[in-house]
Amino acid sequence: MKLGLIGCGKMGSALLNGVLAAGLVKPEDVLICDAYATAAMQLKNRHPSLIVVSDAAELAPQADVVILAVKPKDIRPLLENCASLKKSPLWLSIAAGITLKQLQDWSGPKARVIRSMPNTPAQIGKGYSAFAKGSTATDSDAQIARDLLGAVGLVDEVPEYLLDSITGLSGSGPAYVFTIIEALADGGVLMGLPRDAALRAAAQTVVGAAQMVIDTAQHPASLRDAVTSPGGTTIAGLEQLEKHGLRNALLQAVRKATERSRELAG
Ligand SMILES: NC(=O)C1=CN([C@@H]2O[C@H](COP(=O)(O)OP(=O)(O)OC[C@H]3O[C@@H](n4cnc5c(N)ncnc54)[C@H](O)[C@@H]3O)[C@@H](O)[C@H]2O)C=CC1
Ligand SMILES: O=C(O)[C@@H]1CCC=N1
Repeated sequence: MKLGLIGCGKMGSALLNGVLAAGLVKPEDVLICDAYATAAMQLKNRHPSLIVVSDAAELAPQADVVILAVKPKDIRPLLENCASLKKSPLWLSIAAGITLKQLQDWSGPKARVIRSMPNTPAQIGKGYSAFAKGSTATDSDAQIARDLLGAVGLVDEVPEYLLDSITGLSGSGPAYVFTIIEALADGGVLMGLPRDAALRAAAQTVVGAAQMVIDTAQHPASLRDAVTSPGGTTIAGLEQLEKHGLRNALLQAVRKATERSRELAG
């Protein structure tokens, strides 16, 4: 399979690094391009066998599958510019908010399109992605999306209407969790811990707690109860989280980000 990547920014690079690290495709079978030449060269420096081409119109006819990793506003001109090419690849968009109908309208009625939402932990093989396929895409196209996104983490096929909520939760979610880790570490520093130790403790606590939710399949509230001794330290801390609205802050963050994803469709 010849893979193409259009847009070698934060997310395109994260995905491609993850896919290459998983060994799903060889770098010599991957074509990349970016409007900003330095971005493509940074990826090329890391994986010298990657093939750098000048633009999407040159890349698309040479690839079987193309990951579209440009900003939502750049998707329409790019696809419309490629719509008349003789050979069309399977388009795998990761753009927030851009709908299957828009992808289909802009790339032409025969084009096969998939809309997905991965997240940056894909870079280290710990991503979460969801995707939905367009009406002309086949089951084997869906399998390709599952393989590519699955090479960099967990993946689910979902009905398209869920993808904005997925964007608000797991697409944007790493940023929420990084903020939580930073704030936990600040708390440790406030209470006298050296910065390095505080960050290490905070990050590993988040990893460990998340892994317990996945491995035990217990409800988070039940796992939390097991940490919380009567009259102990944890309940004193939890009281402050409730008082300062952490739970509601996260809920509203997912709500606003979901609404923003819906707005991005224009
Ligand atoms: N950053 C994140 O955590 C996530 C982002 N996304 C989606 O991924 C997409 C890319 O986001 P980022 O990587 O954060 O943005 P970015 O700005 O880091 O990368 C976008 C790249 O596309 C390039 N570009 C723009 N127009 C182009 C064109 N016509 N041809 C070739 N390259 C072009 C830009 O020069 C830039 O390097 C967006 O649509 C975003 O909604 C999806 C999931 C997570
Ligand atoms: O902030 C954004 O719009 C992108 C989409 C999901 C994560 N980052």
